[in-house]
Amino acid sequence: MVRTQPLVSILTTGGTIASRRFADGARPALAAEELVAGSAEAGVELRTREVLHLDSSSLLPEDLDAVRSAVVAELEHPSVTGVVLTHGTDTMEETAMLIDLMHADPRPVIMTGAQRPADSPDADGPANLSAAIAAAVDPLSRGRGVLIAMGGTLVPARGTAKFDSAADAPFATVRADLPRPLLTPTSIAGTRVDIVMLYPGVDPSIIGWCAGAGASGIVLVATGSGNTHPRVVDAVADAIGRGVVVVVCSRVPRGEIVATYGGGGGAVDLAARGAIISPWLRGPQARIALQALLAGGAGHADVAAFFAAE
Ligand SMILES: NC(=O)C[C@H](N)C(=O)O
Repeated sequence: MVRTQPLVSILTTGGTIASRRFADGARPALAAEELVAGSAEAGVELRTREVLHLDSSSLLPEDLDAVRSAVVAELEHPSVTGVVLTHGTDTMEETAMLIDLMHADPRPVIMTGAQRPADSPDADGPANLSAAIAAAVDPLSRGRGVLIAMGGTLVPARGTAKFDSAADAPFATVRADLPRPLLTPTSIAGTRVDIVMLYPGVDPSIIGWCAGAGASGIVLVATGSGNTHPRVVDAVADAIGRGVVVVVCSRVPRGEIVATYGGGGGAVDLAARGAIISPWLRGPQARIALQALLAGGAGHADVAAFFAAE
């Protein structure tokens, strides 16, 4: 049979878009069919599958692998025009990054969610889902990797973070035209990468503790343009000496990170000890990239080349 309508696969994972409010708090409660009911776009055929039924703040690395595998499985069908992935917004930037890192197919993957539960009088999920379906069949979405459709905006996955805890359009991108270096598909579960936030008075032994607990990578969320206290630099040098790959990004939400400061605790000092500067990606997405790189067998030079290309 010759297909005349575009076909969109909708994969659901939970999140607020699938949630109802209960006396003990909101939680995912809508079955995939209920979530999608009423969102049928004229002239678009939909097929729906529930992958997970979780708040995105409770996802584990194996869940992210499962979601990415489900997207890959849908795209194995040549008749699929694009994939829509409904997901909680809390960690959407991480799942979006993981899929985008390994998504060489030109067909779009559009992620969407909601800020208000499905039983709210002003639920935003249905409009977001409709926008995501429309984006999935739009030829202009092709070749752009993973996109996030929320509150009337459509932003690329790479470089994006949840910038607003309440706005209808919570996601913003640190730089809209970031390049998309791709990685060989791999699972990330089993590869530990920690994030350490740096602040005045931070105990440098946290770095050694992460290494001792089995981290093969650490992402430092440093102050300003990648700076910290000289004692933290010493602890980072120790961890690098133990084979840990360390990436430095910034607590500041916007702007390029360029190693500028020395004095023992600056990004110049961190880089001199072997830490890798992430010029654009912030903590959560830099962490996913490092986890995927290390899980795929990358060494220090590969990680440095990846972040230099971002
Ligand atoms: N707006 C949301 O979806 C938040 C929810 N806690 C989640 O990430 O699953």
